[in-house]
Amino acid sequence: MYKEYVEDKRCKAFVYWLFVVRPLLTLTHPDTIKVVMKSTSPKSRKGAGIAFMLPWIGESLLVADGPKWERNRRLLTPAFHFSILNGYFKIYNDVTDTLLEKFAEGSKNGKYVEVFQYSGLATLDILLQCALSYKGNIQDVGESHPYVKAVKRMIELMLHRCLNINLYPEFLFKLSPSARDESGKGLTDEEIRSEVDTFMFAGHDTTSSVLSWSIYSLGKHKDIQDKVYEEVRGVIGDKQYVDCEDIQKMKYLSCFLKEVMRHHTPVPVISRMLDEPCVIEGVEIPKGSFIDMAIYHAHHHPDVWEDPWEFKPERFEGDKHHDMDPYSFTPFSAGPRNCIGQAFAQNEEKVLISRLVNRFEITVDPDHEVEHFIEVVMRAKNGIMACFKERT
Ligand code: HEM
Repeated sequence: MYKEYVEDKRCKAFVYWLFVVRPLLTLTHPDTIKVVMKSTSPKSRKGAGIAFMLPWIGESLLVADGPKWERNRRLLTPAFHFSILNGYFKIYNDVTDTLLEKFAEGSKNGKYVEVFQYSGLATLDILLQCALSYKGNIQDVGESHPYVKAVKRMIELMLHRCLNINLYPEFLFKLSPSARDESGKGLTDEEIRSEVDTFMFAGHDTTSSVLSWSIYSLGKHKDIQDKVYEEVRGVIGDKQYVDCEDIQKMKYLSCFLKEVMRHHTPVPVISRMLDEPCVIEGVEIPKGSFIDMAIYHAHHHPDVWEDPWEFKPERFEGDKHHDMDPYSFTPFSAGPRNCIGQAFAQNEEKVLISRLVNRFEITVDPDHEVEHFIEVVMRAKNGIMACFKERT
């Protein structure tokens, strides 16, 4: 669809018929995306997607609307204050220590390892320690860990249901005590459970996707890897720990990470249902319409990005992209429903990537074809095979 509607016809929006019965307006350009992203249009409860997530994550921030969403967003925002996030660097580094050992072990004798699997365990390990103070030895126990199995199974079941129309019919423990609404009430136990499950869902596969595509991009572009390495080396040298001051000095790494999130768009599409009519490109779209904001398409729209399919971190250097529409680049969405975990995620990624590149020279298997595969997050069709060689 990208080729026909975005690359050839340069559409900013097109209609797609879902299972032939339901029209779905797909927005593919910042001009159209921003109309809906700026609003608080609710998440659709009909059909696939949110409705199938509810049994797991409940009425949490990700899916709630209206006053319930406003209240929870207000109560949860302090949990993502930078002073709290700074306390997580030790966990990021500890988890990275284990991950580096896993990669070193897997790459013995120049073997390639499948990256998504390791990244997923590492990012889950981080979240479980940060959100629940739970040290489950996740990376060692691996896929057979009961929590890992449960999260994997929940996602599989949700996807299975989404794809089969027949089946249609201790951020919190650190929350400030002032996290109470006007009536003095904080989150109930049930609400806390929902929010924690949501962080696991929203913050695990997303960060693992970014880590995996970062490894791929480093391995694929040796010149870019060298540039990231030079910068990281200059900042941390032989230090085996990266803190928040270090990452602020890594400007090129920041551009690299942005380009990973543009090119490989970890959350490729987000959906809404209009609760009031709106005008998109001069056309009135009625209340009740289903809308998909195709962030992946907007990140590759040829009228927005020069050489959209080339991987060029330099496009984010200095103030080059500051003249662009802020809705051109929205890996974390934008507007009132933007990602509450974005600073957490970026700190985590920067620690993981800088330490990886400081220790290893990364290559990807030239004979293994890598192709984008859109699930809830961006995956690779047959995985990513990389080799991690100790730098001398
Ligand atoms: C690189 C990693 C991440 C990416 C790319 C990402 C992306 C996004 C996007 C695109 C949305 C909007 C979803 C929608 O409108 O339907 C979102 C919302 C959200 N994200 Fe993230 N996310 C990431 C990491 C995290 C982490 C680490 C957490 C929590 C620990 C988190 C928690 C949430 C929550 C709770 C929402 C709902 C916010 C609201 O509606 O008020 N995310 N994220």
